[in-house]
Amino acid sequence: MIERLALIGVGLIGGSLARALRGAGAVGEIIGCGRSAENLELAFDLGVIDGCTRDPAVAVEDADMVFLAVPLGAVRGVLERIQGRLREDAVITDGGSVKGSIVADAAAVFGEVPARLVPGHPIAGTEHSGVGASFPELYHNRRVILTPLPQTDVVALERVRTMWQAAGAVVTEMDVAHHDHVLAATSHLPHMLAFGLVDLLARQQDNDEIFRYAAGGFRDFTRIASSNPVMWRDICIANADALSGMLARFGEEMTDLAETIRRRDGDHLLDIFSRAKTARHAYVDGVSPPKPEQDPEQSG
Ligand SMILES: NC(=O)C1=CN([C@@H]2O[C@H](COP(=O)(O)OP(=O)(O)OC[C@H]3O[C@@H](n4cnc5c(N)ncnc54)[C@H](O)[C@@H]3O)[C@@H](O)[C@H]2O)C=CC1
Ligand SMILES: O=C(O)C(=O)Cc1ccc(O)cc1
Repeated sequence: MIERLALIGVGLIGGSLARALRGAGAVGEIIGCGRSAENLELAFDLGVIDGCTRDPAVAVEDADMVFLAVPLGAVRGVLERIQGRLREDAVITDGGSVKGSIVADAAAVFGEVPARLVPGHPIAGTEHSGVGASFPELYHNRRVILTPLPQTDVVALERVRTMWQAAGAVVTEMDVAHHDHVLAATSHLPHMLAFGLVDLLARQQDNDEIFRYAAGGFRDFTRIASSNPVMWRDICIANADALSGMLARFGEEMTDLAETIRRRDGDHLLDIFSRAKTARHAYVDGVSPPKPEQDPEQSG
């Protein structure tokens, strides 16, 4: 049971956690902190928070759990503000999409990553932002990845695990750098493709016609291009190395695909599309995709 939860950032991610914990009877009081009075008022009216402040230092007073749910670029400033203002036994955790940057921000602010800081990431969300878009079922049966460090306090880790389980999530653990590599491929890269495609088409002279005749596939593929630009700018900067590497590999894939099409190499196209279809079926069915054949150049 959390006595007092300080929610720094009362948007989709923070608001949904608050609603889920309240629904589960797993939290006493929830204090919301944000920059916009309008969003905080809405959070209060919706019953998501019990009180609010615009100052993170005030929000964390007497809180036994602090959840950071702000864009990644705002994390360091929040940590600077709450430093020295936390209850001695307070656990700090977050929902940021990149974990290396949180660890680096905490080390820069506190001198070392505090033992009671447990970095986390719910693999659940939508393209919508703000507390109005939050809902209590967001984390039901969805994965939350915690990335504890060697110095992480085991009691703090268990408290964060229990909190997410109360919200309905399935909690797993991963190493920080591994998390950022995996998420660069599965989440950050697809968002870049959607943003890049829609921007490319929007910059065409005949863009009204392009969008008018787009079919369902375009809508499915580009839903995530409606996501919050500030949040995604911050994710890109926070995971710049892993994400730029994935984008370069994807660029090579597209160059190869263009060359294959130019050659009218139908057999190679069938190979690519059949492999992709099999892998996606496996993903949708929740089983591992077939392992790729060993590349003789890489196997030496
Ligand atoms: N949107 C999504 O689908 C997912 C987002 N995340 C991560 O969760 C975090 C929050 O994202 P969302 O809830 O979607 O964003 P959001 O835009 O819905 O909410 C963020 C809230 O933080 C507030 N805020 C911004 N700067 C602040 C500051 N300096 N001090 C206090 N409050 C501040 C904003 O006013 C806003 O209310 C991000 O770090 C994001 O990477 C993680 C998983 C999924
Ligand atoms: O809207 C979607 O499908 C998403 O993929 C949402 C999302 C955005 C960022 C994350 O770190 C995790 C999930």
